[in-house]
Amino acid sequence: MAGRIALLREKQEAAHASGGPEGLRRHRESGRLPVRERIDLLVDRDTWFEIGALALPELRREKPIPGDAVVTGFGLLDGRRIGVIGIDSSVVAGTTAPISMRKQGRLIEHAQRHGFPLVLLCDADGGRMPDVSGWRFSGLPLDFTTFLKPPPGQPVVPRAAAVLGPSYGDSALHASTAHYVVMVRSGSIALSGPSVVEPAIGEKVTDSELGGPAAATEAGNAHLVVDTEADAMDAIAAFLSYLPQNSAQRPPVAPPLPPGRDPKDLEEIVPLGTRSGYDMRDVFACVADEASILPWADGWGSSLLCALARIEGRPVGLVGNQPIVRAGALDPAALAKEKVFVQLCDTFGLPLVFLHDVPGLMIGTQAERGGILHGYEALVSAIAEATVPKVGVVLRKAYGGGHFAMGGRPTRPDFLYAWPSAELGFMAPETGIRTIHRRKLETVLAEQGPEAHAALVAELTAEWISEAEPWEAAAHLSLDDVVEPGRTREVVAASIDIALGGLSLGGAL
Ligand SMILES: CC(=O)SCCNC(=O)CCNC(=O)[C@H](O)C(C)(C)COP(=O)(O)OP(=O)(O)OC[C@H]1O[C@@H](n2cnc3c(N)ncnc32)[C@H](O)[C@@H]1OP(=O)(O)O
Repeated sequence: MAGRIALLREKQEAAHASGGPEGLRRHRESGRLPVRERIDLLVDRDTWFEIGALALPELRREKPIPGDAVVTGFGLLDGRRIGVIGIDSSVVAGTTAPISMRKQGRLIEHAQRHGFPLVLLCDADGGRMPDVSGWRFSGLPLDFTTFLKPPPGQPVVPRAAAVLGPSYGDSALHASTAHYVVMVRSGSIALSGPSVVEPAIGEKVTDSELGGPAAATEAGNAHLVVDTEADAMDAIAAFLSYLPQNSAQRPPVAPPLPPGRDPKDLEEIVPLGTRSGYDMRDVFACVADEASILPWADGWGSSLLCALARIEGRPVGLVGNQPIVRAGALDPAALAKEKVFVQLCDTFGLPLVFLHDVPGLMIGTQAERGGILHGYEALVSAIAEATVPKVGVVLRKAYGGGHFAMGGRPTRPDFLYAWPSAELGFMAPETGIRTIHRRKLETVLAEQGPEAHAALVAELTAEWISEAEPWEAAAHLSLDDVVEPGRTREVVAASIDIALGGLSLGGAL
């Protein structure tokens, strides 16, 4: 037995050698940490439990490929179980071959079957050749039903990914299955890397141009960019802290905290004039518990902000228009982002809070070619189908399709409120009067001159705005109430509590 144990230890040591001294030196020199050091940064001390370490590729080479270039196992993160897949890019560029695919598939199956989050540490990768090419390709043990989605009847588990280097092929696909992707500033993520892109389509491009932070956040491939790998692990821990272990459980409730900013400040933050800008993040701070806001994909469709937050300790999803970006108009990217966020919150039981200040949907050729019609339909359906509590507050304006895209009445919100300053209607006043009074305005301009034209515009606008005020909407119960700005947080918190069936705050969920 002593001899067999010695042999096991020898094999274990080889398995932990990663790319060997030379591979690890090159890896560190590129500013990246070895995969097991990454895992140490992620999981609670002394909780790492690895499986599959002795895996080896089917197709052996002269140089060893320990673990088949991937590390898999389990740990605790802030005391809760997670599964981890860490690509070991110090070995053959972390490439994927049949055994490493099986290894990853086993981890995914464990996480799904036993119901805990999956964390993916992505770096380098792509299919290993010739292991996956030629006749071998058709026999790959790829199971897209486990790779992409839980099998029918099993709850969904949260997936979070960290992009820690140039991540292509399988690494990038892993990240694209994740509910949250954080990347380091030096990382990149794309379907194929520059060394494949140039020979294939003749485009000469750098890693950073192709999938660096600017490209990745604009496309929604990464939700947050951080400086260091340690920051990336902290961001993953923060993200998972809002979510239950799986979609069959309730989200964890934290001790209630006061808001980050006095809700009374809302009276000053949001200007009365509908054309003045302000930062919706200031509104979030007045509504959410202090230090509880985690921005989600600010760089994607940035005229809309999404964030995970807590209100009186309860995790929620905040959705707000951002008036300082294209006046908060919703373009195809903003609609696509909102849909994914709404589905994330709906999957994991987080109530949705919509803070409306929206001039409408983006119109014109660019928006049409960007698929705004499909995007709008998909979003409005996702909001209508969401079964978590939905609470909306119209702060300033909510026009037309923009209002519905923010959880307006037809999408069946549980509660819908407005501030006394709110305007609601089918179209913004300036656009509306120019549409329906076009001929009359042209005649007045031609026959009576610009002053008379301006006076008529002002008169028609005032008439339109008076119709758009919240009083009639409240009188017809299109709104549940008109509330003072300073009461927004308290009204939202009470509405969520009622919509959850009165489960007491911080109680046993
Ligand atoms: C659907 C899909 O999978 S599409 C994906 C297509 N794949 C890609 O786009 C990835 C293309 N590859 C790359 O861009 C780069 O190789 C990276 C970014 C992954 C890694 O770059 P680097 O860290 O500089 O590593 P480098 O390219 O030097 O490779 C390291 C070693 O792995 C080997 N290697 C790299 N890629 C592969 C591969 N696909 N198959 C087999 N071996 C490979 C290299 O030959 C090299 O071996 P050596 O040390 O014996 O010379």
